[in-house]
Amino acid sequence: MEEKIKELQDRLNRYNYEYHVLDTPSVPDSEYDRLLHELIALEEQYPASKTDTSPTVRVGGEVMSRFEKVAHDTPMLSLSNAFNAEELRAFDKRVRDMVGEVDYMCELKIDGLAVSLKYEAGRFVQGTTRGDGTVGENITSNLRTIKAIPLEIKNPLSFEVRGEAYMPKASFEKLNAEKEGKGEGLFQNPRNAAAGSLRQLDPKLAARRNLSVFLYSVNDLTELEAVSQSEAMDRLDQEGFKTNHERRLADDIEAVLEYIEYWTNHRNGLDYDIDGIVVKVNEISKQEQMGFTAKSPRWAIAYKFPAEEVVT
Ligand SMILES: NC(=O)c1cc2c(N)ncc(C(N)=O)c2s1
Repeated sequence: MEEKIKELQDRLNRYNYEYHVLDTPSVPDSEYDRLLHELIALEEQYPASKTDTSPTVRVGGEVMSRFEKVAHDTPMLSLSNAFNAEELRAFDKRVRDMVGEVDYMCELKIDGLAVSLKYEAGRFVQGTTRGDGTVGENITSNLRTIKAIPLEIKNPLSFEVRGEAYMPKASFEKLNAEKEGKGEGLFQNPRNAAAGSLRQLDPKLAARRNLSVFLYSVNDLTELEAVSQSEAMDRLDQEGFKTNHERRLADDIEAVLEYIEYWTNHRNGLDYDIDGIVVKVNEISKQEQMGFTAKSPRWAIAYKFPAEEVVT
């Protein structure tokens, strides 16, 4: 019977991956729910088979009194900002003066909550907030409820992967409508709603908030055998992580400016909020040559969209 349970666990984890990472479900929700309830019943009969990578244990039991503090293995730094083309060109000149010609990786800057996910031998073991960049909060039980976060990845890799947890715009509108119906205070924007949801001490509440995640960096690229940001992202895809596929390689700063122009005009069509574009030197060896200031990487910059004037 253990075989049957393992097969069901793997099958439901795959359905989660198809639905929440690929956005291409292969079975209707009704089939997923039917199989999940069958698995819950079987695991109750055979509790030993209820491992912590089973899809039934995404929503943990205990309500916490507070989040424990966790020191990051490597600090979660912030990005320096650019607000116009001139500042981006100045960044490009600094880069080329230091490391010569480069390719740039352009990525959407997700307006959510930065999180760090630790995997050991391919299993999700700990998730934390950015906190002050050096020490974050352990919100593992809340992050486990995000179905886009794999509880187990394809290969038994051990590394830390970082990204942004976010609430899709549609979920934000729905949550605020529910709160309004109950006369509760509303969230100002999806970012605050995501942060508020991950600060819930009861994982059952976080589980209902339909959060998602985009992962965008890895602390130890040797495990992934990636020599560029572009390759690292493709390897994260292969391992079963959710990354943002609007990313583009640009062979010079003019192509970066075109990418920024495009998303300045099209970001309202996305089903999640972005507040800018992150531009990174693509080759890892050149990132390492450039290193970091006390606060930020020298090899990356965040172009920030002009604050949208609020139509009152
Ligand atoms: N503070 C940071 O280092 C970053 C913050 C973000 C963000 N909010 N969204 C996307 C990326 C990315 N694609 O690299 C980064 S990097």
